[in-house]
Amino acid sequence: MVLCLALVPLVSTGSFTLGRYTTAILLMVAALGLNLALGYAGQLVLGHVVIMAVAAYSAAMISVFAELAFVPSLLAGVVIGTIFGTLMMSVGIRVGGWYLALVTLFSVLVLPHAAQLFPEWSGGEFGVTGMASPTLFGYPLGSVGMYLVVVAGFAAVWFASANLINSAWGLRFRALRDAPRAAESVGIDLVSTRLYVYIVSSVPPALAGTLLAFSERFVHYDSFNIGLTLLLLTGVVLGGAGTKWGTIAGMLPLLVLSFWVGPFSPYNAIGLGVGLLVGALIFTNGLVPALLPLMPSAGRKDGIPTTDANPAPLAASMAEAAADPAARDEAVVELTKVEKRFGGNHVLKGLNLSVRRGSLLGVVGPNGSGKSTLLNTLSGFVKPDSGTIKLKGMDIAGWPIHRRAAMGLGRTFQVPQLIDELGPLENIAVGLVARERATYLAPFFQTPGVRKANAERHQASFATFAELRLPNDLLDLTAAKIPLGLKRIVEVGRAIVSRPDVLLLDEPTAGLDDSERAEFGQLLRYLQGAGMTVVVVEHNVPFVLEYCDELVLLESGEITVHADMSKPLPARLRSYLSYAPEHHPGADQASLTQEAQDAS
Ligand SMILES: Nc1ncnc2c1ncn2[C@@H]1O[C@H](COP(=O)(O)OP(=O)(O)OP(=O)(O)O)[C@@H](O)[C@H]1O
Repeated sequence: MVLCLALVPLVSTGSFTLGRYTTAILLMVAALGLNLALGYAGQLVLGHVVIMAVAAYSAAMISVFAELAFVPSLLAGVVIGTIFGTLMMSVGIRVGGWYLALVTLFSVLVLPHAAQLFPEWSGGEFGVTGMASPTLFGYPLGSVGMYLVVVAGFAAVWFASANLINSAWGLRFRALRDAPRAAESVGIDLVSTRLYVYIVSSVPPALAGTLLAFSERFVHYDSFNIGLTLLLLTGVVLGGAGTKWGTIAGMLPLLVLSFWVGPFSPYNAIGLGVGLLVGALIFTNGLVPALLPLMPSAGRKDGIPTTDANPAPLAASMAEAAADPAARDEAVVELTKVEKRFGGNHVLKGLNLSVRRGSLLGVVGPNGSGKSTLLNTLSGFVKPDSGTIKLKGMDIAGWPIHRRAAMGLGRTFQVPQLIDELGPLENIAVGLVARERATYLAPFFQTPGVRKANAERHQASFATFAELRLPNDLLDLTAAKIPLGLKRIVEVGRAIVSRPDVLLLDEPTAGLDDSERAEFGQLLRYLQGAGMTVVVVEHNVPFVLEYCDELVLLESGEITVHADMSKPLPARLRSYLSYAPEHHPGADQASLTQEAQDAS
């Protein structure tokens, strides 16, 4: 593609036509930046044209007033545009969704007024003119040279963003978009991830704006209006947001239309409307996701190892802990006088709980008794009002979620949170990226270090996949198509691939049939056998009776029973288990019921 673009001047030498090609390619560059933020990272930002404008104005003013040459003005424009874009979008660290969209859209509306505030610099309604002719190594570029520089810029952005998405950042971005809670629960710091998204997605529009300024030798706010915002947005969405080729596929018809009818024709707006309608009604996920399955090469990716690759490392890495009986008796988690109120609802009432290393602890209790709140308090999604929470002896009560995860706390969710468009291996790999040292520039170039990290991550994910006895057929599926029971196991894979000390599971067997539930129970035994401490909130009584070795009964925010399952169960627990509405008829039901009656 890049080669074809570079050869265009051989067939079309007119400076007017080349100028239009130049503009079209630069709009693609800006759209690639938008695709990074909106498509891959799910950040609803609409201010990319303002980044173009700020970069264009900065480069033009630096060229005119500081009389700097093309290259330093260009670099200054890109840096200023990137800083501006990062600051503008950083509101997304505090607010997301429509608020972020509105704030960034607001900047598009404000731009003309802002430009007119300083007419002596911005040229007011006349724009900036008089920039130096672009030169490179002392040679004037001319329209062909400028076109080739723009193609080189496009190639750089295209390859750098594709490389970035193929690195650990691609997993972080998509996790931020599709499963932010899960991302935090495996240790991904969402604030720094967002910040990085804002920086890297600002560079392409800043570069596009700066090159546009030099290609047209004129900068005016009218060029960066709401129409251009809609063009970029429609192009990204129509082609398939968050796909490699989507931006090209979506922008191309819109740009061709603009060439055909002319950039100022009202038919452009009609084209945008039709494009959005076609996208919404026919290609809901975009052109590329709709057409990709029709390609002959679609299917299993090359290089995925088969089941005989890599034996179980989980057991290996945890065997030491499992073999040390002294370590098994220590408290790995300790809650002391933990209180939590939601308004007037006193949910956790001075909770004290000690969880032995290597135990498989079940938490049961009526609906609304505070079980999920207990797990959320442990993993950091809920802040306790008071009390201490210790993990491996460290008080973590004030720690953010991702830091707790890094300390060895893993979890799954009642409703599995996976990245739907990725396969099970990539979803499991999300559990590893937070443990890797983040690199910020190397991913653009796919350095040997980045490739090695990718390969190691892939191998570790596959090892966990095989260890969990997940069927190989799953490798061909995206998470969206995986059945619920297996989704839960993939989620467990993501939680355990980084070898946490403690695994928290919230109603993991909800929606599973009996055989899936039995398999899940075996999996928990296996994890426990490998030295992991498992805390499972569960309603299914036969399940907890069969698999847990300790049971906690939580009633109205208080632990009323903490039982060792190898000893006779306290009457109160027996009574609860017998009459728990979720109790499925089982072999032990009769005796449980009898004993509960005896006890009462
Ligand atoms: N974020 C929240 N804001 C306000 N109230 C909340 C919040 N989370 C939980 N609660 C309330 O706290 C109480 C305990 O909820 P929790 O989900 O912990 O119970 P549970 O024992 O897990 O229930 P279930 O078995 O139905 O999942 C409920 O009354 C619930 O409405």
